[in-house]
Amino acid sequence: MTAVLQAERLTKQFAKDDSAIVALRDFALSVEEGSFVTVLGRSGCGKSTMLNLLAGLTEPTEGTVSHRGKPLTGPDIDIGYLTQSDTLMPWRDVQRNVEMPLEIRGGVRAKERRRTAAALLNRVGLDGFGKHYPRELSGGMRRRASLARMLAGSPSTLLMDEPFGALDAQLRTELQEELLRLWQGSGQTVVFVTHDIEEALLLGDRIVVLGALGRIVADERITLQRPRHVDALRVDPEFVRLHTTMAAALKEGSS
Ligand SMILES: Nc1ncnc2c1ncn2[C@@H]1O[C@H](COP(=O)(O)OP(=O)(O)OP(=O)(O)O)[C@@H](O)[C@H]1O
Repeated sequence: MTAVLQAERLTKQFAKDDSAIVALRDFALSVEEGSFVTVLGRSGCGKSTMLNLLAGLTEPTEGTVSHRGKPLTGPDIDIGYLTQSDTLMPWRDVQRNVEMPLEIRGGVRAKERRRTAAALLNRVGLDGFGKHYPRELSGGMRRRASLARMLAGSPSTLLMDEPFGALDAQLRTELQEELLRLWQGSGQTVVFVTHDIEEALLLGDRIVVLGALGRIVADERITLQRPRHVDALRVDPEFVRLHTTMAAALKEGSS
């Protein structure tokens, strides 16, 4: 399998007043094409810092990130990033927010942009909401719109930072299922950050657990059969084994 995303010896240090804060130290990760990798870690262990580096949004203090064999030197239209917080533009309606990656990519006619955005809004269950502004949508609908916007540019790699963390349990399950439907068969590579073990095991085919400063304390394949349903999973011995192992790794990583 080919590695799509490769991080080597990544260290990120922030300057704060007169001292330096190390958020990530000597981090290495290789992500295979078409895989769904979930990254699990306690708050503050460097997950967002890692994703920002993988997205090319921030520069590492040391080390390198390569995407499709080329060093990443800044944001790349082929890498979609769904952050924890809403980044929809409040002055654009939903349709025009979703069209944005196509405008950035260029060379796509307005009619085609509208058609693509409308099809994506339909896929994420937002039919008829294209003319609404972000403030007129619920939190869950804004997440769906953000998901559609990320997909509009047809990125081959998707980075997601606790995208459903703030939603109620029911909506979260719906969006997890929707994401899997969109991903399966797409060939896209996903790196999905969460602090929820169940979510990580439900979605991924590989789970990476980070401890303090992004130290990798566990890295395992998830061979649970798809489609996966939470209720059935909870009584699956392999799920129970993985859950126990990952909980122990999380605990070890924070000590
Ligand atoms: N811009 C910044 N300036 C200074 N320190 C920062 C900055 N960004 C992150 N940090 C620090 O780096 C560490 C890792 O932060 P990061 O946001 O990557 O963690 P996280 O695992 O994503 O946390 P959470 O799950 O709470 O989002 C923290 O100690 C944080 O305070």
